[in-house]
Amino acid sequence: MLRIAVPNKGMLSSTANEMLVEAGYRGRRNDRELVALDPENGVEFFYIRPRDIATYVGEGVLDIGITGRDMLLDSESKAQEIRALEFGDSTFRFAGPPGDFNTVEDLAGKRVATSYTGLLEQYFRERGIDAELVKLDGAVESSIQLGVADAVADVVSTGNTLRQAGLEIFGPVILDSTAILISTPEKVGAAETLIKRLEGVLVARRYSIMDYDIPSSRLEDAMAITPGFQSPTVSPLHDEEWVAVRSLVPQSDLNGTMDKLSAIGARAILVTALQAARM
Ligand SMILES: Nc1ncnc2c1ncn2[C@@H]1O[C@H](COP(=O)(O)OP(=O)(O)OP(=O)(O)O)[C@@H](O)[C@H]1O
Ligand SMILES: O=P(O)(O)OC[C@H]1O[C@H](OP(=O)(O)OP(=O)(O)O)[C@H](O)[C@@H]1O
Ligand SMILES: [Mg+2]
Repeated sequence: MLRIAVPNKGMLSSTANEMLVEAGYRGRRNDRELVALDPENGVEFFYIRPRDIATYVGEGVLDIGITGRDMLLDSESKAQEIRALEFGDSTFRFAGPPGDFNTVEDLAGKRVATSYTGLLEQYFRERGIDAELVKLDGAVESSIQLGVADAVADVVSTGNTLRQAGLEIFGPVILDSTAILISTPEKVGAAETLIKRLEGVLVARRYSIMDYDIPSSRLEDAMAITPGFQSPTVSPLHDEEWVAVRSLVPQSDLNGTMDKLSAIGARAILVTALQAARM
């Protein structure tokens, strides 16, 4: 039985659960549920705090988990990133009162509040900066106003929380974070089906199927516009001067792709949503 760790609350929990449901697993039935058996799929889900997931997976008690890259790096876990899951994007940044800091070196001798002391200790150690870390559980943006810190290091998405606290970002991006699958080399093999299913969900979310007819003489140009994943399907048509093409295309620029195909003579361009995929 594969044991999977899923965030029980916070920014990643609902999307992580939705992805698992799309991948054919039993979802979490209510937000108090801590363990759920999915015997049809041979898996058991453990709903735990996102911050603790790297610990359980790193110890080998749970086989695979979904957490944030920042949380994995903040932990001392042996777990490794298997792949990004294309949600929960954020950056990890320094911020302070406007004008107080320009560079990270300005933090020497200052107090920096964060929930990610593991990550920050390593960051300062690597750069030889001697700053004092103030460990807080959350809402670190208030720490400066409350007088316990001079600067903060925290997760930034829209930047609204920092703006509301009257703080300004400074220094380079500490980390680009996103939701990831984590596991250990000993356990990752057993999770192959789960990984493949989740990759299928990502493909279905990212791609659509595009069908079109094109004069055979323009086929090579069309292949350059819609190269597909491996190689598009090309079928003969009754009119031998034309062929039909079916290819996977990124959803991000469907209309741009259709414009380009149309400009080289493609006709009857049809786009169909992908419901599921296994690559
Ligand atoms: N506003 C956000 N946008 C995108 N990702 C975010 C945001 N806030 C947090 N995250 C990411 O979500 C993951 C879990 O953080 P989250 O804030 O949900 O957990 P937490 O701080 O332990 O829980 P809580 O905030 O409920 O106490 C982290 O990897 C973090 O980078
Ligand atoms: O840039 P924004 O879009 O405003 O998002 C960033 C905020 O989101 C998270 O807070 P969360 O709600 O998880 O609270 P927490 O600080 O208590 O973890 C994070 O800690 C930031 O405070
Ligand atoms: Mg949080």
